[in-house]
Amino acid sequence: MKLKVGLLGGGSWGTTVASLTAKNSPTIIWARDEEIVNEINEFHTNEKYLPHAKLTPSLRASTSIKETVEDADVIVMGVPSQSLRKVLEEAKPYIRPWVPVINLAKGLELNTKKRMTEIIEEILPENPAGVLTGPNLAKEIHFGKAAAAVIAMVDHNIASRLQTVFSSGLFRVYTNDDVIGCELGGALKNIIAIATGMGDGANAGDNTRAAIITRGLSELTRLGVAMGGKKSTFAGLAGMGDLVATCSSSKSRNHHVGFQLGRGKKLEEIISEMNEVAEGVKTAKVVMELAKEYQVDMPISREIYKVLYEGNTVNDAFKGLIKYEVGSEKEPG
Ligand SMILES: NC(=O)C1=CN([C@@H]2O[C@H](COP(=O)(O)OP(=O)(O)OC[C@H]3O[C@@H](n4cnc5c(N)ncnc54)[C@H](OP(=O)(O)O)[C@@H]3O)[C@@H](O)[C@H]2O)C=CC1
Ligand SMILES: O=C(CO)COP(=O)(O)O
Repeated sequence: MKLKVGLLGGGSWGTTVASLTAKNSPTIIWARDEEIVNEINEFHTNEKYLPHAKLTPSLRASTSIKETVEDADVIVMGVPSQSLRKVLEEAKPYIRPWVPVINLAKGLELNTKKRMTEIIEEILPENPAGVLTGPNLAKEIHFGKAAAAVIAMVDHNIASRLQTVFSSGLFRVYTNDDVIGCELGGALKNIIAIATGMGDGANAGDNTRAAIITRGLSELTRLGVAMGGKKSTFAGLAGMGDLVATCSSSKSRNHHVGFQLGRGKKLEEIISEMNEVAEGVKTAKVVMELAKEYQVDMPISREIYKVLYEGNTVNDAFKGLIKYEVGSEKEPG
């Protein structure tokens, strides 16, 4: 039997994933913008978020959350982190109790500091929650380039069943039972991508980028393990894999934000010129609070936070990191 998919969120990644699942399963995508919904239904395109991409013709779009989720056997959350709670609350009355809810967003909720699957479990305690994550730049996947992802769920049987819904051609989906580690890997790497982007924008060089990626992996692993993730997860697709892709790609929105900061642009100006989300900007705030709570040292994330929110310059961030005492590679810092 083919599982029916209801995906909430019509941006670049939501549309890409819906177009992939539509190859395997009947899929409806919800977007709040009627023009986008009509364009997907009539022309099988979403030019605002995926220019020049042809979507799977069987993909249907709707402006009705009810229509999208009421018959779905799998719900996929494709809206940015700060909107997930509101959209899921709206969908809640129509979602059947046993239906798995899979998060695509890579961020943490401001104020509550919660991961997205924690919010799903809070709103829908009876529904199994999971995350699809990994090195998955939408702008490559929608053109059919090979990529690997991870579906993380506590229940391996459900994850295996969903593997077949999301896997498609060159999009290879592995399973993992470490939901905390996979979800944190995706959220925390965005801050490090802002850091490498900043270095690239300021012409810091390839060695600097490699150092930031490697030491960045070390600090996000420290926090991730303190919060309950498995160390091995951060060496996998959801950790190192996503970190490398995002930190070294001009297609990444987080890298773009950093790059423009490195070129001397102001954050407000950069954000106002983008029509897509860069989750790392808000996640940096949450991560500073978590680092304090779990007493974990995160020097790169801290320097990025100071540039984003305390008026520090890119040069200040560079000096801050250089001043940091060098210890053993196995120790924090
Ligand atoms: N793009 C990528 O390569 C990848 C992205 N992700 C993650 O997926 C998540 C979504 O990203 P992505 O699709 O790229 O984001 P985009 O910025 O491309 O699109 C955001 C989408 O969410 C909608 N949206 C925003 N706020 C609300 C709201 N309050 N209520 C309803 N809809 C809302 C937007 O609608 P509208 O057009 O009406 O504003 C738009 O459809 C992010 O957390 C991102 O980190 C994960 C892997 C890859
Ligand atoms: O998470 C992503 C790739 O895996 C997308 O990164 P950006 O949000 O920085 O574009």
